[in-house]
Amino acid sequence: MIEVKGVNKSFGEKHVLHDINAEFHPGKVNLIIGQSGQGKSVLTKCIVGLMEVDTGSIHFDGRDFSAMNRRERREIRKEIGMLFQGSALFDSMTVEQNIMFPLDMYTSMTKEEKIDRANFCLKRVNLENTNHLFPAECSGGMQKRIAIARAISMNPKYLFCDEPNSGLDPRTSILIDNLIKEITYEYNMTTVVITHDMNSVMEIGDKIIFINEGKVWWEGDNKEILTTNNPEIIDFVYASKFMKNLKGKLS
Ligand SMILES: Nc1ncnc2c1ncn2[C@@H]1O[C@H](COP(=O)(O)OP(=O)(O)OP(=O)(O)O)[C@@H](O)[C@H]1O
Repeated sequence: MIEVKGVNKSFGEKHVLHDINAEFHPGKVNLIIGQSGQGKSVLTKCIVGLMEVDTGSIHFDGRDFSAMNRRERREIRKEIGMLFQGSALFDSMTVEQNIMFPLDMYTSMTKEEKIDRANFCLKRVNLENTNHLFPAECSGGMQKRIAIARAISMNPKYLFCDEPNSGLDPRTSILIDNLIKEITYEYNMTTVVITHDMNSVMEIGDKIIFINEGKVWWEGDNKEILTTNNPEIIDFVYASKFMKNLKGKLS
């Protein structure tokens, strides 16, 4: 479990995160949603240690990340898989080399062991025999799956996904969502996904945290989000006039 306790973060005069408290449980897809500029990325960066919190703390299965030194944090980072927006594959490396990159950085596995692990991860995302392709030779959906294979290469306890559907067509988005959901359940990972995508919210939102003005404005699941009367949530869920009219007709 990941616990966020009383986190505040400012940039100069700008107070971005206000006393954030949240819990993300294993075996669940936890979503952080909200309008643009409300603090989702800053919160996620604070959780994974890419930014320091001003006050408050982050705990990974009871281990206080905020109080750790660099060496201790490095151990926790080995347990975190990251799926970046836009996939962030290394263009000059093959698919196999991309997936082996975290293993090269963090483990003393032999080359054969690393290739075996890369093959296992590629099989898991249904991309066997693509080892020697370069990212430019792969479609956007394939690149996302390669990035997922890389994110799970270290067998992480925690998986962070930043806008996993950005730039994908609706059908491929659903494939990626389902893959994230399946591996979360299969490996009992604590998965945290930042998204704007309402399809994702409905497909995979076991637990949803809605961030507004840097605060946890609302928490619930993908059923509760459709019935809440919270006006900011209604604005988010039924963003277009068309959807608002549809809601009016249905209720
Ligand atoms: N390094 C930084 N220095 C100063 N301000 C920052 C920095 N990073 C983020 N901010 C500010 O913090 C606020 C929240 O930004 P954040 O990126 O977390 O929003 P977001 O909810 O993730 O938005 P989006 O959905 O558009 O990615 C914004 O006003 C942003 O300008």
